[in-house]
Amino acid sequence: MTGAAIEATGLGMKYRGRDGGWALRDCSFRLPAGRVCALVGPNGAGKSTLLALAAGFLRPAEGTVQVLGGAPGEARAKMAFVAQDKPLYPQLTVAATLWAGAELNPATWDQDTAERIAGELPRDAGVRSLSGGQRTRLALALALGKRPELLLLDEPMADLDPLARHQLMGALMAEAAEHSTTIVMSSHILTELEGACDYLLLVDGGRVRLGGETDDLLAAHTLLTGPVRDTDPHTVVESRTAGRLQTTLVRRQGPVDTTVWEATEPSLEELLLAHLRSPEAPALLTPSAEAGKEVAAV
Ligand SMILES: Nc1ncnc2c1ncn2[C@@H]1O[C@H](COP(=O)(O)OP(=O)(O)OP(=O)(O)O)[C@@H](O)[C@H]1O
Repeated sequence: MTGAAIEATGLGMKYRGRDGGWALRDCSFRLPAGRVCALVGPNGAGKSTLLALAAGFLRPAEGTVQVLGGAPGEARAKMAFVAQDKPLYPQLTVAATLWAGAELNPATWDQDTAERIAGELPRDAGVRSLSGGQRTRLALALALGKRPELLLLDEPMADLDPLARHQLMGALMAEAAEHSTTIVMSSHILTELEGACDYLLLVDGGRVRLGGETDDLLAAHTLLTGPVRDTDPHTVVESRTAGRLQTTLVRRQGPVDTTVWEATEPSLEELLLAHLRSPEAPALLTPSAEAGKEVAAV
């Protein structure tokens, strides 16, 4: 059996002074350990809020979140969080920042990994003099040098050039493969996530809309193309009509009548866009993503 890296039950968060609106509401899901999870959703969906709750930087207004089997505060030594604004000490140099990482994490610190990720950053440069992308590199060096069991990354690649992005994604994936690190990575760049992430959480309007193994979520959906016609008994996520042709993304309920429909599996982008355009489509969590369930290891 595999344990949960994150398990949220009825998780809700309201910010003070936000007209009583919920940033996150009634959020229940389970992320099995060892997965590389893409956290996606539109601007303001609640992704950063969810990551900050899991990191223990925010306290939920309702519900609970468990991280590596305990409260987020208890798991701090075993996780690393790279927030969207990449907080670092501006008065330190690169070398002093890495030294601080080693001092603060004596039991787990991996200097070689930290040095490799820091790459060509001048070690005597002050953090305040670094560019956005260089700060990201240093923040990732700190996070990976800590050799965490759980790595929470909030839009980590947003300000990196394509080469650095490619290199650092490779380093992240190697880390995950070698040490079974659980990674949760929010991003708006689907191409960055496709192929790298084996698990998906789609958050929209403060709720989890899709959760589970990316392959299973894709396989549960079918794009039906054919005449303008009822697609019963399948559950419709989104239907679009162009002239006499109808394209409908459905969750299959039984076999598809291929004498009527051309049936294809959607791409990740098609799956996500259809759900974002159809907020009324019911949520779907695969069994491994349902809170309160233990599932067999894969
Ligand atoms: N410190 C704050 N004070 C008040 N409201 C906040 C605060 N931080 C976030 N919010 C609100 O909470 C909601 C969720 O925001 P959050 O930053 O979690 O979304 P997000 O999915 O990470 O968005 P993005 O993709 O734009 O980074 C938004 O409506 C946002 O305006």
